[in-house]
Amino acid sequence: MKPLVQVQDVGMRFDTKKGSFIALRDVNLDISEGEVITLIGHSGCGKSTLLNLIAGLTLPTDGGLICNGREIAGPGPERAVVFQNHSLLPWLTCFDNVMLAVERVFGAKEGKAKLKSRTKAALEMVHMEHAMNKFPHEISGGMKQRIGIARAFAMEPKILLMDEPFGALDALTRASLQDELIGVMGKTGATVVMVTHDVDEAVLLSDRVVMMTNGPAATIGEILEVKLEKPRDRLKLAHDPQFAEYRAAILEFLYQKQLKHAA
Ligand SMILES: Nc1ncnc2c1ncn2[C@@H]1O[C@H](COP(=O)(O)OP(=O)(O)OP(=O)(O)O)[C@@H](O)[C@H]1O
Repeated sequence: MKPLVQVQDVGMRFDTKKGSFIALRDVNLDISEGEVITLIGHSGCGKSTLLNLIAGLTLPTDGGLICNGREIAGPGPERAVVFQNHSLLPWLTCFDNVMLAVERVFGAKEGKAKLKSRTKAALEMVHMEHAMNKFPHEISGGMKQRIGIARAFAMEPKILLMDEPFGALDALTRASLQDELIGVMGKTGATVVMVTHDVDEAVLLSDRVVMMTNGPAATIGEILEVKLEKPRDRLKLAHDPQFAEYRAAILEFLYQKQLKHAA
């Protein structure tokens, strides 16, 4: 089967005041339908740059990217993005924030009732139906991220792109959102690419962990295949020797092979 996303010999060069800066070079990655991939690497190595390229928010200066057989030439509804800071519109209720995205994707061919029921279903999936009439400033950071995830899933994208979606949350909220995401991914069979700094999160959620070398001119250093059974249970995995091995492999890559000296 053809991969859903193909990243082919991708390089990214930024023109800055100090001249040209090569952020990425020779990045090659195939992502299959239903696969969950995390991108991990030291700060500034180019994880967000790679995610933005898949999102079509920026275009590569070398190579090309393909999604569903077509070249990625800009953003599209088949690639939904969840950012670290939720990016909800403050003047709309939670329901209307999700509804807006649903209308944009399905509004041309579906009636209001169907659009509303899609919106409600997405909010129910992340257990947020109780807050649907609240405004973003009336709910917690974790709840805002849940709404952001609901909005992305409601668009029924081919692929969900997440840039450190839980990065701004405390450890307990983060764990509960990871569990929520495991549940939603299990139900929908979603294809996900997620940037993270958290080694445990990478092992817990991924089919493959893509480990990036340090920049400038960063590339993929190693790819770790995580063969733990799904759905995964964080409590059981806390005592699983295989989990510990995967974790150690990532730590070794980050802190031995790609040791970053403090500036
Ligand atoms: N628009 C831009 N113009 C110039 N340089 C950029 C631009 N965007 C990113 N860079 C540089 O490219 C490199 C990679 O940045 P990127 O944000 O992708 O890293 P990252 O791995 O996501 O970092 P972090 O983990 O800290 O979020 C960095 O050195 C950054 O300064």
